[in-house]
Amino acid sequence: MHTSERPSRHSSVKRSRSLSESFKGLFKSSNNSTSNHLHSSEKPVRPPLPSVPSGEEVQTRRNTTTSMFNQQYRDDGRHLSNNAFQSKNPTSTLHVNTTMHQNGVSPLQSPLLSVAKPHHLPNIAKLSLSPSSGSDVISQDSYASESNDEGITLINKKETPNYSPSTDTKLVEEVNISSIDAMLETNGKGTNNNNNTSEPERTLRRPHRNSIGGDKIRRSRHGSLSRRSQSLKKSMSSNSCTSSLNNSNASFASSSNTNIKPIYSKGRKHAESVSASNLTKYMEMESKCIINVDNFKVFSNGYHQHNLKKMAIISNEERRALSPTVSNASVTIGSDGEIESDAMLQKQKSGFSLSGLFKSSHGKENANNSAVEENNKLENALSLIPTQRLSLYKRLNQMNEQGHSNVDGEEYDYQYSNDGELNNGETSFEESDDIKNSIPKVVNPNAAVSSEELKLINTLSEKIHHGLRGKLTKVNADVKLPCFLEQYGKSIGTIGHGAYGVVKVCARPLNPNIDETPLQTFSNGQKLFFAVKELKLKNATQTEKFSTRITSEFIIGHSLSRSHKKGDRVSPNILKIIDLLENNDTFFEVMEFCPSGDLYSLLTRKSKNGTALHPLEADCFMKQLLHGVKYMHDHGVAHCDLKPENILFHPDGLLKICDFGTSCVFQTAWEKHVHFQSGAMGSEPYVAPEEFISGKEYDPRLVDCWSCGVVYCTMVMGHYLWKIALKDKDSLYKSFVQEMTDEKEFYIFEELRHVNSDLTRLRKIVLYKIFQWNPEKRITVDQLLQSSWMKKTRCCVVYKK
Ligand SMILES: Nc1ncnc2c1ncn2[C@@H]1O[C@H](COP(=O)(O)OP(=O)(O)OP(=O)(O)O)[C@@H](O)[C@H]1O
Repeated sequence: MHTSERPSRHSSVKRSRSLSESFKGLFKSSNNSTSNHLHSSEKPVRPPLPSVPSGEEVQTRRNTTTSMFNQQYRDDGRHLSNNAFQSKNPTSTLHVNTTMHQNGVSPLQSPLLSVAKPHHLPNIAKLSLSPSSGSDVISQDSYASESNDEGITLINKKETPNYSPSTDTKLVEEVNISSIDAMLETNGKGTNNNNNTSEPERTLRRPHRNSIGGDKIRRSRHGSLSRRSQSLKKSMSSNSCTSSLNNSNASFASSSNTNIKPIYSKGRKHAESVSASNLTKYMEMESKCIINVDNFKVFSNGYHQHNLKKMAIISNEERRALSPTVSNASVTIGSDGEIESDAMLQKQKSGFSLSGLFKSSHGKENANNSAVEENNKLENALSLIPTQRLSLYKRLNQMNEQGHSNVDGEEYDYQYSNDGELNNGETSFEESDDIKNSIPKVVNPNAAVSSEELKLINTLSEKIHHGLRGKLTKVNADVKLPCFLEQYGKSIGTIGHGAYGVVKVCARPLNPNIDETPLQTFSNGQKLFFAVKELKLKNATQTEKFSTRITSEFIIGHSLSRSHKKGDRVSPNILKIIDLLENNDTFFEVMEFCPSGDLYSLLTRKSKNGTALHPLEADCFMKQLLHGVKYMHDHGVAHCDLKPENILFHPDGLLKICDFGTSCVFQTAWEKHVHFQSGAMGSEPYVAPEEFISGKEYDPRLVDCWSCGVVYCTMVMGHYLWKIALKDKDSLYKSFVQEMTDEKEFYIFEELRHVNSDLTRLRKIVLYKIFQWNPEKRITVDQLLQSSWMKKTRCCVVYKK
């Protein structure tokens, strides 16, 4: 009785604690009447959660930013009260349960559930990575130096010219790793990827939006190999291959052309021109590939290699690079999935055509013109983040010692004030006395939200409101700020559609003079790629909601992407949020680009082997996911919407958690206590059961842990565990609770097979600890990482302690 539902994209529910407006209200007087403070006696009562329609895919509305309430703090950082934020727009008002938790933990907000919009499916495929050693630092091109700065080592091979020459060489990890041969049980019970041949093949199809598909589910306790599992078994026994020692595409010497740090940064220092294959430690034996399924390979020495395909847009870009005639073309994925390029558009425009006489062609021309306008808007956008401009300016200055930088013939004239702030006539991050006096003492220096974010929130809110009112950021007319085009390049196409606009990919040539390593985003050795989310206000009545949404999403993501104090390591598993730019009423969030798309696309790819991942691949992803989530928790932020759609990949399998729009700040720098939440957040299949209990406060960290468990099961099963963790709404979940109560086991977990009995057992133990509907009994993310299962999990990223 599995759910045969193919995962469908879910947009999230709402938001927890709104950051921007709550801080704005707290520390800065707002012009906006929406920032009224309420005393606790005036706290509004949280409305009951709407009931979840049976059999319907209900999503939490992505109005996370609408749950705005102001908070007051005492000097000791203790949370005193949550004051409901009252928006001018009644539809954007969220009420907050403001009862103080007995032990000093106070709830923060209550979300609403609403039906989500369907998500666009990006065209995503899979690509390649490689295994290697433990402490030896090997990382992919863009991350070559992350191993130093972020405390990680990406075990990797092939891919770009920046990779190791001996890309297929398996390096010996420092941790005890037994041969994978020994791990595998080939007697027919070893690698069952948990599916059950006694069941009809569960072809994963995108379910009807509101169907649960439970009627097609049959239950069996006698697992046997699914088609994919059979394939895995076959591949283990016969489809072995040999990893080659030398990959001609990955010459070490070639990396010297790109000013990227050498791949191997530990051990002997060597000139960039020296081939690493000359080094003794990399003169490794050939390693036999014993599993090769869906571009995921496992080698006899225990290492594995992810081989995730890059999005077509990148492959296309690489092809265009070889063809100079269309090298500057930009592409767009049309409604039919076809990629349209700017070159094609221009050709249409320049050529004479009879069709131009007809209305339809006018329409097309208008569309082309508006696309050009859109691109102009993007390319001329200016950063709202002074430090971002400052950093580019500094780098440009290094190139031009006169203090005037010149890119594409344009001059910049910045001045620094004594404190190093950029002085160009704009509002700076100077704190007002009001703010200085109202900031309480920092008691939690690790928190992602601290005074820096507070200042940014205030500045951004102000600028966003200005922009939305049509007022351009005031700058000295003589000053030419570095614009989008110079920093992030041109749009080469569109990869997705979000609630407020499209997500584009932009690319510009890699410039060794100004691009510091570690690179913040993906590079193919010649170009740097950025993902740019356009945020455009669609409804003038929702200005406040829009502003808060941008601010919260950006602030949390940006804060998690940078180190807060010396020695602080940024997690490699958090998507880097780089910049926020503005052009009139449109905002552009610049992110690290993940060329292999999201986990959802990976799980719904077309594969003859089915949709589930190999357990060793899933384990690696799970470990990375947990490390990313732990990092967030360590910094006072819970994600609250973990799901395959919010997990992105680089070709080598490096996982990135993204979309902090529903994240909740459970602890700021000024707070000693963890704030609990109330109300469901996230997407139903991944939401923990306690979130549905009306009026109950829950620890947002533990719901993240539950979601990780569901994500893991989705990876190894290829379909949902259940549709919703509500007994009354979901028969699968009901049977889970029933079985656990009666028999202390759940047949799905009992049937899941790993590559050997040891891992099967260890993983099962952990799954039972995750899926505790009583959160007090649930394992924490920290403990999960310490479990024997995770300790035995071979991961592509080596995390330094
Ligand atoms: N940094 C990125 N790298 C690669 N792909 C991305 C990146 N960011 C988003 N995408 C892809 O773009 C699509 C849309 O992203 P977006 O974050 O807007 O989705 P969303 O969460 O549905 O939107 P919203 O946050 O507005 O609800 C997704 O399919 C996602 O896979």
